[in-house]
Amino acid sequence: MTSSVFTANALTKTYISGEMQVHALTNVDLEIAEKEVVVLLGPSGSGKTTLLNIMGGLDHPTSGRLFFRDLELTRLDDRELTSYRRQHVGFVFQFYNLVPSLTAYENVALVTEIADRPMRPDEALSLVGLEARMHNFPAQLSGGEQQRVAIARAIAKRPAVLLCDEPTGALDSKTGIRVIEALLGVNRQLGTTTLIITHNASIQTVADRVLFFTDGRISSERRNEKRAATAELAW
Ligand SMILES: Nc1ncnc2c1ncn2[C@@H]1O[C@H](COP(=O)(O)OP(=O)(O)OP(=O)(O)O)[C@@H](O)[C@H]1O
Repeated sequence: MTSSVFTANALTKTYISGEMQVHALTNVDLEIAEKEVVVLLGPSGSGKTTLLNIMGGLDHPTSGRLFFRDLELTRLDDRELTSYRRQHVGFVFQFYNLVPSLTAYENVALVTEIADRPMRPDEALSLVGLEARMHNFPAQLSGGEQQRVAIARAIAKRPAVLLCDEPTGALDSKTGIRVIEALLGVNRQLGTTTLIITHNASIQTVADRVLFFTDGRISSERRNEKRAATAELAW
């Protein structure tokens, strides 16, 4: 048994569009430990989303190998990848994609109805500090609160990993910090391994590790001795 959640060896993704080849990822080697919080930083087009999508079973690499614990994702067909994703992966995106005609509670319940051993929607919502607003509709919630509903929806099925692509991208600093707090709270309480893509360099201080991307490669990484408290965050 390995204690890594993900192990990537020489992951490469090349897109062909017409005559052009785009090297989105080139020979990425990576280990992510159980319960780790990892921030992915790098310029636009450096390959962060491509890597997250492959880890989440949304896309296939062109070559290389990727393991989720002992399961080799790069050997799975689309049906098996869908089952991996349903069971183990929660996604949080920049835009919350909540159903406007359903309350916060009902938005989370949509997922708990199809999961194996989900938490109750009110439990998931209280983990992100929204128990008092659970009967509100998305339009009655701030952007940050809607993002916290999206986080509750993503974690209600108790996924092993939470993959977040620019979760604070659409938020001002105060609500963005509250969203980061919610992600870290889930990590502390459920042990969910959490990867966060961001363009906001301030967020790197709350991670265990920061990966810097350049031109489809991890050009450097840094381990934080200690995660900064979210109270120290500002941008
Ligand atoms: N479906 C696709 N077809 C062709 N090229 C693509 C496709 N998806 C991504 N790319 C290209 O692959 C490269 C890496 O893109 P990716 O979205 O992974 O970067 P990123 O670091 O997440 O960027 P951003 O911070 O802007 O989201 C870019 O050059 C992008 O244009």
